[in-house]
Amino acid sequence: MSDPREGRAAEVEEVGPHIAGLEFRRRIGTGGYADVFLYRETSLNRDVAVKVVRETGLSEDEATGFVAEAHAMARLAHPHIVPVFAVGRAAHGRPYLTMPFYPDGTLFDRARTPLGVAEVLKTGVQIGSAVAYAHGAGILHRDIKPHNILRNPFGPALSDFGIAGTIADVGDRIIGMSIPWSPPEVLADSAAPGVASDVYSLAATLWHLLTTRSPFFREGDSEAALVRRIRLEPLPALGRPDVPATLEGLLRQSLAKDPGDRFSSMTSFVHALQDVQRQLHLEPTDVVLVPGRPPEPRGDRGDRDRAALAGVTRRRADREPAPATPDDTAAPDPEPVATAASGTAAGPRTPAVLVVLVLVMAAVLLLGLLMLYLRSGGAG
Ligand SMILES: Nc1ncnc2c1ncn2[C@@H]1O[C@H](COP(=O)(O)OP(=O)(O)OP(=O)(O)O)[C@@H](O)[C@H]1O
Repeated sequence: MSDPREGRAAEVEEVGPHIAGLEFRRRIGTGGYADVFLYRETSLNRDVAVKVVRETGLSEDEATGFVAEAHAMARLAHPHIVPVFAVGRAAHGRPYLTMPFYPDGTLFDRARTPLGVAEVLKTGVQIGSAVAYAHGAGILHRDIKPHNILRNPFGPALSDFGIAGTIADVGDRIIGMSIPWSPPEVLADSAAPGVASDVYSLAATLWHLLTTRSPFFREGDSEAALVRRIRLEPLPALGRPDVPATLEGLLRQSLAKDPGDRFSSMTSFVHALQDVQRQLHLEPTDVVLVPGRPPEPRGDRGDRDRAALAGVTRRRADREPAPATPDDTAAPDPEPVATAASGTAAGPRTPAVLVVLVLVMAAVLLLGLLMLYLRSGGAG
């Protein structure tokens, strides 16, 4: 099995649907339930990539989840997360989202030959910091893999944020989950996906970049055999003598079968990668600090987003008991987005604080005026 998407060619759509304001150019790629097309955005005269769910791709509930999660993803502003420009529905209610077009392709394309240790460490810190930031916002990725990391001159950018998390099994096809980089607990459905599942998938991705294949890949394997090995067999040797033992060791720890044996947060995984950089006398890659927090959605639309996201969370609650909570703060923890569990509402306190502030200032001003008046009265 060289690529999990083999055999889906028959489903692929070659021509994108009509979307107002966009001119179809060509198909760029294909995923489990959607195709990605290049369009020209006529008003701004720029290329955009548009991911369109296939007509047979998702149920109406899942399509609503796709849109809700795209709204959540649009609130994540990070230099290593692909931004969302717009989300909408094409003909027949097919959801789509538009994003920047990355002409250099993905890290899956890049990893046809092994990447150097320094580049892998840098990529790990950059993508890890993006995931840590999202964890702080209460969003798990759930589908980190080389195909979902797009390349641009400013560094790698992670796409499909959270969208995979809304998508459950469709009939007997498992979608929104990419077996070669998926953790054993998710494949066995024995534990809810959590922070440790994202740690596993990022480690499997870095392993892939070092070796050109996912950790348990074997040529000609069936999906079932691959799943069995990921779940039950010990990790093979990395087989790269130039990779320091510390790096192989921390990848092995992150690829532990038991989620409890992995790094407990994405931030601690990122710090461990930086330690290897220091050990190799490489400049540690900055953990990107994002000032502020993802903006809360406003008005009716925001309420609908929150409700939809809460619905999605509820739907998956049996598999996802705890929201993501990194245990330290190299990437700042933005205000969590509202979920069924948290029901976060940051806004209502702000006006009350303002009123108190204004009242205190007015009282101080009045007191000052009174003292001036009394003083001038005494002098006179
Ligand atoms: N913004 C983009 N710019 C350029 N190419 C892209 C962009 N987004 C996706 N692609 C290409 O389209 C392919 C399919 O992307 P898509 O997100 O649909 O699938 P996937 O992530 O591989 O699978 P799945 O979404 O089912 O997990 C990617 O592998 C990539 O080659």
